[in-house]
Amino acid sequence: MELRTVLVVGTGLIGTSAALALRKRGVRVLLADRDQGAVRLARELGAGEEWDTRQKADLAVIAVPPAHVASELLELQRDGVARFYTDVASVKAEPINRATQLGCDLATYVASHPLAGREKSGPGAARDDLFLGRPWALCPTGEAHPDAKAAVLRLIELCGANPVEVNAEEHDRAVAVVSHAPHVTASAVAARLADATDVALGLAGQGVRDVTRIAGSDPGLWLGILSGNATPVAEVLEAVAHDLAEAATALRALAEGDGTATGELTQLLKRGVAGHDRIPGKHGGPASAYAVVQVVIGDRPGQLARLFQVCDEVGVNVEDVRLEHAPGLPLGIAELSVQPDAATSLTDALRERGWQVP
Ligand SMILES: NC(=O)c1ccc[n+]([C@@H]2O[C@H](COP(=O)([O-])OP(=O)(O)OC[C@H]3O[C@@H](n4cnc5c(N)ncnc54)[C@H](O)[C@@H]3O)[C@@H](O)[C@H]2O)c1
Ligand SMILES: O=C(O)C(=O)C[C@]1(C(=O)O)C=C[C@@H](O)C=C1
Repeated sequence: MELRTVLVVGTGLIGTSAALALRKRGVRVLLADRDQGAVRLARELGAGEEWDTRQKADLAVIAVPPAHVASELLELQRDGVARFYTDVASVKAEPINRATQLGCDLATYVASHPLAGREKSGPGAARDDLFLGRPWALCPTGEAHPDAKAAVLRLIELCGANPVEVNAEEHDRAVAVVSHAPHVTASAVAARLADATDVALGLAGQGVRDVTRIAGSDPGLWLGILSGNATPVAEVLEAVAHDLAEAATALRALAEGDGTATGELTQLLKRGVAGHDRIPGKHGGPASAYAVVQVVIGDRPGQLARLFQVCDEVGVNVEDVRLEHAPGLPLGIAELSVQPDAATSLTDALRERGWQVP
């Protein structure tokens, strides 16, 4: 299925990211948003051209908040603007049910959801590589025409993502576990920081940043996502709350001298390790245990570029990189994740060139 022209409705983070990825692959992209400023910025970023409502597209990608998907779909289908339609909302059953109630044409519509995003909204946060190697769910109903599914599969391919076909209800239960409940949990942890002391915040390291990054997301968008998947998310949160309550009870018992309480705590920590180890690695493959090479870097321009140059010279692929800043010091630590068999040669090469590798 060739996609020559794609209409993106909703030029925020996800719509503009998809548009940028499509432009890179030579697809003509038409941009629409109820906020003209968002269309202008997306256009200036090279995501496509402003949609003239007389223009037709092969596929329309509806990238608006979940509650607006079905009404947008109805309007676009009424005007016959595209041959096929998809959306990218983070919940799937509710928009499909609403589209059915409104009498949308389900033959030309296949709902979808890229499992990639950021804690920032709007076209300014968009990235053309946002979806690379990420899962992208598609949920065709029994009424969907095979060509509609082929069009959405082509969109996913052009964005560099991996298609995962799943029915809408199963999708919603799954993302409650891997996305929506983790989000609320991150918010609850981050909420503790709102009135934490300056001393506590000054001691913040990478752990709290990892656990709370997504808590910085737009509350309005997330209210819509969570209320669109309320029951599955509530079920997961009840289980998390149960574990947390048991951990607190065990700690109270420990504080009062009951050493046997360590057993329950250890069990929870071990279950956490087991769950963490099941998360697939990059590009959807099995979880991969990279070796981490820590390098001390000065807070000066060009340091990272020099570091990567050494990696290049010795032919080591950097799978991931993370920067840890030392509070109040003009240096930090770069943590380079590499394949385990490359760690020693990289460490040696860095030391030979005068880098401090603790
Ligand atoms: N943020 C993420 O990490 C993420 C990841 C995957 C999927 N999604 C889903 O993608 C969709 C868009 O999220 P986002 O993060 O890009 O949000 P965003 O706030 O960055 O962009 C949404 C855009 O939709 C526009 N909009 C709202 N209602 C509209 C309407 N009726 N018609 C036309 N434009 C309208 C807004 O003006 C805004 O520009 C949501 O359904 C969300 O659930 C988000
Ligand atoms: O990484 C992020 O910042 C995200 O918001 C990503 C994330 C996720 O939970 O994985 C969040 C919601 C989307 O529906 C899809 C992806």
